[in-house]
Amino acid sequence: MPLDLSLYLVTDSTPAILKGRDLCTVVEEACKGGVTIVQYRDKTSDTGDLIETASKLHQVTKKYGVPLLINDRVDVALAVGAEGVHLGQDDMVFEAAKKLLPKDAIIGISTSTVEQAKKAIADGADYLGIGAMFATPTKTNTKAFLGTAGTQAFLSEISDSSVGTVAIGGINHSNVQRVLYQSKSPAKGLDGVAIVSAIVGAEDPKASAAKLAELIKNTPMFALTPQPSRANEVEALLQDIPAIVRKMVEAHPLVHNMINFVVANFVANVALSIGASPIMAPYGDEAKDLCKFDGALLINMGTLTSESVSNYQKAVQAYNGRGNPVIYDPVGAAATGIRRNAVSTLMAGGYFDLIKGNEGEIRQVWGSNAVQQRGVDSGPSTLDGQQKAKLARDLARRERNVVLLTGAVDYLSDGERVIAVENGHPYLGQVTGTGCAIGSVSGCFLAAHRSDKLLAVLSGLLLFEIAAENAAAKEYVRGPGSFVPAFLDELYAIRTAASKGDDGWFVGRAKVHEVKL
Ligand SMILES: Nc1ncnc2c1ncn2[C@@H]1O[C@H](COP(=O)(O)OP(=O)(O)OP(=O)(O)O)[C@@H](O)[C@H]1O
Ligand SMILES: Cc1ncsc1CCO
Repeated sequence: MPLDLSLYLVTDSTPAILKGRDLCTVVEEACKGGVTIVQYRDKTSDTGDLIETASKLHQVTKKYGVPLLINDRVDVALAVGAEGVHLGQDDMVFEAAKKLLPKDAIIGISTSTVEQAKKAIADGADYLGIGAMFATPTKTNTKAFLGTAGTQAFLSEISDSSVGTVAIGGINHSNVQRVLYQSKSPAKGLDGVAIVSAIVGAEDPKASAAKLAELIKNTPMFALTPQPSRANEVEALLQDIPAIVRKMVEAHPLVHNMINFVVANFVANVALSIGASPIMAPYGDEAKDLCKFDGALLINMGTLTSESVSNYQKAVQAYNGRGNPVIYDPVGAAATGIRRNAVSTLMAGGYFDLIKGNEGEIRQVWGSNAVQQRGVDSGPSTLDGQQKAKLARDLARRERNVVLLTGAVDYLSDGERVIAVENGHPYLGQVTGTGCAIGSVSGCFLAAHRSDKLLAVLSGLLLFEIAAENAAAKEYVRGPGSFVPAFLDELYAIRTAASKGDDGWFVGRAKVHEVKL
């Protein structure tokens, strides 16, 4: 039988996690819930106790056809006839374990560097435990966290091997899907995730394991193999846009905005004008209720305070956990050290379906080659169109999401396709909050049209920018002040036309092309 590493349970007998319950009962519940492999890990018990518990555990796992591995102790594995062992870098060396164990025993190795991984592969390990992914209360001595970007780089270095791979460290319901799809390198992905507290420490280990198994099974994996570029690809995309706008208006999605106080009123009015239902809710604990409406969450860190990041994290966790779209607008990301730190913390702790920002902000999120922003403006642009398109494409590829880099020309990418949008009007750059409003509008479309995130965002962007063009063309609009009410009127006019099935607003208006990189 091929090794199924998808939901890999690592036990923990510490009282804070096990909470006085019997480990065998917890493991049995976890097996019922759908764990596919169990590692018995106990660093403190005496050999006699280890053998007694391992033997009981093996009775349980055998009942469910789940392999049992013993952490570190080859002797214990032999004593109870377990299916294999898991060895850390400081445990018995691979060759010695291989000699002692039966020929078909499973041997897994913990690795935190590519060098260790290559050695384990050369030795003949069945799978690698790769980590630590994130910080975790169960392992306090871990020095470095790979995160999903680090894991992706790690996997691409060993992509010529068929060795099994399991990520470990801080993985739970709220991040398991993004761990799986963000970590995937073009040629190799993770075969599973190792879970400790999210099952052993759960009130109901069976339900918790079942939920994790379901999330793993339903993880959308983006194909990263380059798609053959279809002729007229952009035309094909544009054809669907009026119908998607109509769908969004009919869905009347809730958009939960954690937004700066400068633009809150304008952004709420934009969302209302297009037919959505906005709520401005900066208190993170509210997200567990609000996410149940299956709308979208916008994190806009324009007026960051000392409490913002923890509020954002709670909300992102709630929306990620339910699989609802989250948009990140890292306003002023490169303006101060506090904001730069906030970017790192948020990017490490949650999944964003869309990251949108101006050039300075997107460069900061990308990491290298960042430039100092002066306030919330983009700062001096040093990138030409091709470079901006590449930045958007590379970030989307790294994060397995969609990136929108705004400016006089907007660049939108999902890591494969890159679309340049030339619609809009210079007045948009003269009114505060237009970029912020695009975050909210994108959320409405991502909530209503889930099968193609890039197309969802493109639909909202074109609605927004064509309305701006229509507003600026009114004879009574003389500048940014009179532009704003006219703009809201035009958003409303398009939404009204769209809901009646009138697509005239869109015919011949899109100034969009695909960027070839
Ligand atoms: N000169 C321009 N011509 C056409 N469209 C423009 C121009 N400047 C900005 N826009 C449009 O305005 C919108 C907002 O982009 P911008 O880059 O100004 O966002 P931002 O800096 O995040 O804004 P804010 O922080 O004020 O919300 C985008 O849709 C963009 O296409
Ligand atoms: C001007 C300004 N300052 C913080 S947020 C904001 C609105 C535009 O992003």
